[in-house]
Amino acid sequence: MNFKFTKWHGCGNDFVIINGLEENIETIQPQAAAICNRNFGIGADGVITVCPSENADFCMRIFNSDGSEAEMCGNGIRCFARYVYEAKLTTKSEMTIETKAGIMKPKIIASGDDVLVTVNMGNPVLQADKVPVAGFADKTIISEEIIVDNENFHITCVSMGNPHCIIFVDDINAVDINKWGPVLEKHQIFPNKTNVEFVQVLNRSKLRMRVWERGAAITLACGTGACATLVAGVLNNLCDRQASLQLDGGLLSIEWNESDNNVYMTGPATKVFEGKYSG
Ligand SMILES: N[C@@H](CCC[C@H](N)C(=O)O)C(=O)O
Repeated sequence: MNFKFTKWHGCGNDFVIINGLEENIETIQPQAAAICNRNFGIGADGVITVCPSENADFCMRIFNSDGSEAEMCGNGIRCFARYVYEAKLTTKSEMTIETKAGIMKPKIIASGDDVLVTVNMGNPVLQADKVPVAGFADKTIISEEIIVDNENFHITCVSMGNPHCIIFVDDINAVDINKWGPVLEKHQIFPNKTNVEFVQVLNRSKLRMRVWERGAAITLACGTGACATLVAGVLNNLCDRQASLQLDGGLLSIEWNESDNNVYMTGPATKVFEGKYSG
């Protein structure tokens, strides 16, 4: 398989972006794991394709590094927006992008010398059966206790189009994410598996978050995870509706707007290099 690609990252969460308007990407999904492999491929947390859309300016597909397809990707969509704008696939700095989680609206903004992207990520989904979490019907899961391998966790579950399980902890550095991440990701109460965020509240407007991503293991950042975490923090009365999320790879600013119920994410999107893949 041969294609031209561009490599991007958002807070260290990195992606291979392929322009499906020019490249043949019909068989990309079976190749995604090989492309993302950090020793034998390009190396990335995910592969993103730019596709045409009948309902929006573009359609984005995102494949995790294990080859599974996700509904949405927060860091990825900021990179996508900046990519299509800088590659001159559009002249709009504010655009609509269709995803499997609905239509998202990124806006490219200048901030001093930096370029940031703000995305209207839509409404968070809180009903258990829609996140989905099994066994709780349409209840909202806020600090629900579950016991896994004799360890107690208080989970709050939020979908931002993709599922998230948020756990507030006293000391983020004391959490063995490699141990608990995969166990919780594949726990039987999550029929579609889940992303898992461990969060330490630094103050009401600053949270420290680390993530185990469904289909990608530990990554340096997760945009949908940061949005879900802010929502979970508000539901648990641990933070304000606007806060900074300190991730391993950078900072995201998240707001859950009270009047329209939408979550807004602002953060960087950085191009790293371009290349040609033959594999
Ligand atoms: N890193 C992404 C999320 C990518 C998809 C996720 N692993 C899933 O399977 O839901 C983000 O920035 O949101």
